[in-house]
Amino acid sequence: MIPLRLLLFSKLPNGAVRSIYSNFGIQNPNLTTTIITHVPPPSSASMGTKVSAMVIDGKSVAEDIQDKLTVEISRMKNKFGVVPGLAVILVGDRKDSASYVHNKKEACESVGINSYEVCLPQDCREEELLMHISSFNDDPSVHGILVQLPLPSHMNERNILNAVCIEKDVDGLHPLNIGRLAMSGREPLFLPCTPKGCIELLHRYNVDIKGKNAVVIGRSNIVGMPAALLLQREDASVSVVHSRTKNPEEITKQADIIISAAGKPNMVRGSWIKPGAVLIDVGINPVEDSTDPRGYRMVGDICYEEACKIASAITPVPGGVGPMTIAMLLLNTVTSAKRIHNCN
Ligand SMILES: Nc1nc(=O)c2c([nH]1)NC[C@@H]1CN(c3ccc(C(=O)N[C@@H](CCC(=O)O)C(=O)O)cc3)C=[N+]21
Ligand SMILES: [Mg+2]
Repeated sequence: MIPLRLLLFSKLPNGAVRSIYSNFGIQNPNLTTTIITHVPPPSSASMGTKVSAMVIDGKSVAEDIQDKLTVEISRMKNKFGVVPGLAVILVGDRKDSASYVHNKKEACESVGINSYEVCLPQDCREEELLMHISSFNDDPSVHGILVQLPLPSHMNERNILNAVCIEKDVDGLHPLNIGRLAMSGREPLFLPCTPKGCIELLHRYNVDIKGKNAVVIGRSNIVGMPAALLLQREDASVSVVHSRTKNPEEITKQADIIISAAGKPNMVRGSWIKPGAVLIDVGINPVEDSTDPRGYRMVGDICYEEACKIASAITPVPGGVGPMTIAMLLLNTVTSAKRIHNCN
């Protein structure tokens, strides 16, 4: 039995909303059941000024998931002698990629997943990368393989993603897994981490998806396209807008739910948003900031200051979808290890 846990979010970052959030733990790794009760905001917050959107706290949801994974992993180790392993391959020296890979490695350590990291030079040959993938495919201590994207332009992304065996495709980006995601009645072995994290946030915050108008901004293989497929599986009516869409704001203005993965800082303005909409911002765009020790800070695709006055709920950047992507990667790795070793 997993103990019932209560988390009290007495003061959210915007200070306006209190929510009591009771979690019944992970029963099925693909489906977590959560009940959230929204307590009305204190009256002072609603006097005169507009009440701002609830902040969807991806960071604390991710921490909650990772806490449960830590317990589960130690159980697997004690009962079956199985320790989940994740291999991460990084090609080239993009600073953002190196930083995400670092975050993934730290997260593995914190929950007890063994992580194996391979860093290859920017000018590495495709054959060499394929060789590493192939040896991880054959390595029984590895249950998940992630090739950090984007790859250098001389490499063929399709070839590379194809080479990961589908049983270890914890990124959910192998064409067979994506193909299954697109077909009703077929189940992928893994769901892509970022879209899965977005849907998980909607579930955790009790957002109805069925029958709602959902708009996905962006059509990338890694986020936009699988997010649109997942939303359809949740019975949303889905529109996809992208760089060639004429007047995207006319479409987003109809949306009950927006998942934005455009990669353009502050692109979604207040005027694009229907009052009461739920906003999931996948964008992590670096903008120069001399007051930050790194010299830059991350902003989303959605203009937060405008949007939080109109939406009913919104994910912050950072602290929203990013940490959930990592939590879903860890969850997929644990699911994979259980499936491979038949431990339950
Ligand atoms: N094969 C592959 N799988 C991926 O899942 C994948 C990828 N390639 N390429 C790049 C994107 C991006 N991505 C992120 C992971 C963690 C944060 C993250 O930790 N974000 C934190 C910190 C952000 C910061 O300030 O640096 C936050 O949003 O709070 C963000 C983004 C995974 N991706
Ligand atoms: Mg696009």
